[in-house]
Amino acid sequence: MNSLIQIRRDLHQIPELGFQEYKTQAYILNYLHSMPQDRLTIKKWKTGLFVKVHGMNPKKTIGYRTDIDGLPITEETGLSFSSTHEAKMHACGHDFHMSIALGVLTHFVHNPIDDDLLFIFQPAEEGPGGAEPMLQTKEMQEWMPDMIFALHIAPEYPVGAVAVKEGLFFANTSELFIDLKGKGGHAAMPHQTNDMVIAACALVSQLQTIIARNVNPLDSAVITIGKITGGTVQNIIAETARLEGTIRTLTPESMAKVKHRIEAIVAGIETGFECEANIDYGSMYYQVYNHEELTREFMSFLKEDPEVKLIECREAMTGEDFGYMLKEIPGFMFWLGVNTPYGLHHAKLNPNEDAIGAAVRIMTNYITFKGNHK
Ligand SMILES: CC(=O)N[C@@H](CCC[C@H](N)C(=O)O)C(=O)O
Repeated sequence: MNSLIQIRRDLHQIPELGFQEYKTQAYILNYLHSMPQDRLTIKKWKTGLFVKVHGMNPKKTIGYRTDIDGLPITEETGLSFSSTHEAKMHACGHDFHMSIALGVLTHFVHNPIDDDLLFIFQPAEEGPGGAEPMLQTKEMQEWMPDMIFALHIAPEYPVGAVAVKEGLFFANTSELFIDLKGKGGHAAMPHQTNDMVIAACALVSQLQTIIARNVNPLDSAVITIGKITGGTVQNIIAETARLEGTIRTLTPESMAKVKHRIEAIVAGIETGFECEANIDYGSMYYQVYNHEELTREFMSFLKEDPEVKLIECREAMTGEDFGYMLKEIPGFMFWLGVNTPYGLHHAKLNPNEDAIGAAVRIMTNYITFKGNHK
């Protein structure tokens, strides 16, 4: 079996949540230490890594970033190399992202180019976010790339296809946690209580009116409540309830407006249901905005490659803290087709592994083109 596919399968078996990626970091380090070391400088940062591949005559540094964390999902693929970590899964393709990054890195260890390369193995993309704190590190300040690239697997596109656009690519995100506290009591005596299950249901419905009635229909936003908890048992009226969700918008201004409306609606729930509410916005990610000139150049480069299917796609409401890196450093992110019926964050996600080799070829060719001086 191709060694990158073996790496992907090994990593697939050990998914770890944000800032707990100890085994993942150790696995990557072990792999890096198995290579010739003369061109490598490796620095650990929390559970992540910075890896510099020194060029032969460097005038600039080209960055390549992969995320490394998994999700709190119980895998249902039935694969022989399924997750061995209970209730954790690489269901967003970060196992693919890592093996592709290692494939590209390995190529340049053996086939150095003029410029330096900085590979960033970033923890906690799914939350609470590793990109922003990594940008603040002294390693990053010292090795700041002149340009930076990343990819994300896309189940809906053909294997190895590249889907991309210049400008806005992924949304602004904010997590959303709302705690409600009322008065519990006997299930048969609702008049003596303030039922937080009823309040939570009303709140979920009212939150959707923000999308329907406060956001310009020609703009876009999403509020998803992914989890509701509340109450204790079937015949006790719930004293507390908690909603957990996420907000997506196409501009930071729209995010501020949506939050303002959430706060107004939650205040209304407090009054209407005579309860107390607390809102916590958790972690927030800045939009992914692809550098126009570099993205156009990348697309022109791919158009010359008969093996690549290039798709000019629309922006998506997904979020990515790589957006913080693109705010500081010119570069882009693109979708890599992995043609599989189940979507991202699904327990049955099973991307086609042929995409790994295709992506390594695309990125080594492009980085060679960018990093060799004419
Ligand atoms: C590509 C992808 O799926 N990214 C995640 C990022 C999550 C950010 C944060 N935890 C949130 O939920 O707002 C996504 O869900 O889009």
